[in-house]
Amino acid sequence: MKQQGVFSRLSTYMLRHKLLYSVLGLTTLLSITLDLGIAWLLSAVTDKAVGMDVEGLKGLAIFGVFYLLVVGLNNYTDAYLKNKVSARIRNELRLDMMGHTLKLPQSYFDNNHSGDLLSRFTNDNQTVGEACGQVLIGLIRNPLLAMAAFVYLLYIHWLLALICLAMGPLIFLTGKIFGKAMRSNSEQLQQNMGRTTSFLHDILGSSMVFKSFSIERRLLKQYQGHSKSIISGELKRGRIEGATGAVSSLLGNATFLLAIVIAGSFVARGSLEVGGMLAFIQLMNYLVNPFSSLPGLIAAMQQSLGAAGRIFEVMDSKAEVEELPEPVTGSLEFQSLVLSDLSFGYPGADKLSLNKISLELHKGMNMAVVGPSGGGKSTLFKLLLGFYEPAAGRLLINGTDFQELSLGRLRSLFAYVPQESGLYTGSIRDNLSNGRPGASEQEMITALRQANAYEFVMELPEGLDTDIGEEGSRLSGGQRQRLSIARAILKDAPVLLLDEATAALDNESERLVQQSLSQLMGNRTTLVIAHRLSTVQNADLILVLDKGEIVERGNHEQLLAAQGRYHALYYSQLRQEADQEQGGLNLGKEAEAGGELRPETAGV
Ligand SMILES: Nc1ncnc2c1ncn2[C@@H]1O[C@H](COP(=O)(O)OP(=O)(O)OP(=O)(O)O)[C@@H](O)[C@H]1O
Repeated sequence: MKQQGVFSRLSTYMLRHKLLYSVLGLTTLLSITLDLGIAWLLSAVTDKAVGMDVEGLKGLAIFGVFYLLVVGLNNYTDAYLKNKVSARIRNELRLDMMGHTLKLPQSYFDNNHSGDLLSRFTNDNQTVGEACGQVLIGLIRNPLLAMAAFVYLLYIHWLLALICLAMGPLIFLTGKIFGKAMRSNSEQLQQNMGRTTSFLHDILGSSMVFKSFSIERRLLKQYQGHSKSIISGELKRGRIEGATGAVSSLLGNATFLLAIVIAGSFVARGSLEVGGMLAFIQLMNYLVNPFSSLPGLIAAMQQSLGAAGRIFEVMDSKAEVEELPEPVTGSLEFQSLVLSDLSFGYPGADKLSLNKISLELHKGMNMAVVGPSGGGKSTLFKLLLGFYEPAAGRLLINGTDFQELSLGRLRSLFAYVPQESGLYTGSIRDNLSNGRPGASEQEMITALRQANAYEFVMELPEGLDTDIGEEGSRLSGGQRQRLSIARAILKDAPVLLLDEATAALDNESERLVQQSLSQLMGNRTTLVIAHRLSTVQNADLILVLDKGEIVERGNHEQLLAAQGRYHALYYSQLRQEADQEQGGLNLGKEAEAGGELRPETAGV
């Protein structure tokens, strides 16, 4: 997005705070007047002192006290209002960005790193906020101050004023050259910081993985690489800032010396008072300083516009819905789900992940999808939940094309139990409420009982109000899953979509999870992705999905009798389980002998 476009978009946020900006306009004008006032005071005091006017000095002293009070009050108001306007705009941008992010389709989250998104919510938001306060006002104040000082200087001694002004463009030009270098350096730095945030987000969110693989040293080395790119950018910034400071202070001081010498000669010739000379020196700072600070402010504004552009880029990404969906209550009476010749390929992928899938799921049916890894099982769920749109074929709910239903209505048909439990930081109560907002305590308890989770929840120190940590990290894998099942029970949707994840659990946890799943399935319509074929033997229909195609279908007995893919998968899993059990028994014996290994940990 062009910087002009970004600025005009950002101005719509600023215009919402017209009143604040108007008051800031007044404090800015007052602060310029007060700055000029100090030059006047300096000249007046000097002239009174030279004229030995003690009474006049007393009057000026009283005026000085009043002046200081006004300066203090104005500085406070000015700083407070700049912070206030910047905090408000940051808050509005944050909320608008979050509002839009929640409407983004799954493909956005699949294709963009959450760490990068996080950095737009935090770093970029901070930078834009500063631009709307401090930087913007600086950009207005500095030229105004320079102009006002110049007019005053003209009044004191026009020739001297013009000599000083001649130095201004030179200082400005130097600052602009360095500003350009500064800008490209901060863009680079911003990119490196974004990459580092993504890296940190990945590793800090999976501490168990780096510990179990003992890759701490490798990660530290990778982090050193990221950190090096940041520090070298920061050091470069230091060098640019140092050079900018040195050159602009050199030019500023040269102007200053030149002006003093010339002003001195005018005083010697009697064309300037001593007081006028002191006022002149003070005013000259107000004329020269804006020229040296403007390039830095312009660079900061451009950097902020870059950050605002990154924020608007998220807000401009195509959303899947226009409005955030209301939780849909009173779900459709479910009769059937029919897929006919449904095909789908991920954006940019050269092969289809689902190829001409046809199936019929009727009310009360219990259907299982099995097959090798990468066969397309999860993709099928993603299409049912409306995360992606099919490339070809039809998806009918109760005989109606799914696109005629709103996404909210479509998703209200399904209670989804993902493989990863997908719990959020917060209490058990908060997580259960996500299943049904406003659920009563009694409803939560009933759901927990059905999910075999009631006992462990009651044993936790604060029961339902126990904080379960990041993504439920303070619970065991089985406890997390049972909680996720309880959340699905609370949703009480007509079709249960279950991505079975029992493989990661020990025998006891698996038994408990299986029990709670049976409760959940009851006589509900169920579509389950089963990784363990032993759990699907009672399914009405089993689909074997391989390389995106349904290669076999039938019930357990029919598929075994067909002696095809299912048969091969089933017996290979049985063998694996028998081997593992054998391994478990052997380990059990070792444990008995050595007293260290526990047989149950060697389960499935
Ligand atoms: N976001 C994505 N972008 C591109 N390709 C993807 C994406 N997600 C999955 N795929 C590809 O789609 C195919 C089907 O993947 P899918 O996750 O549906 O398999 P699965 O049967 O659920 O596997 P598993 O049993 O291992 O979970 C695979 O080839 C996979 O690489």
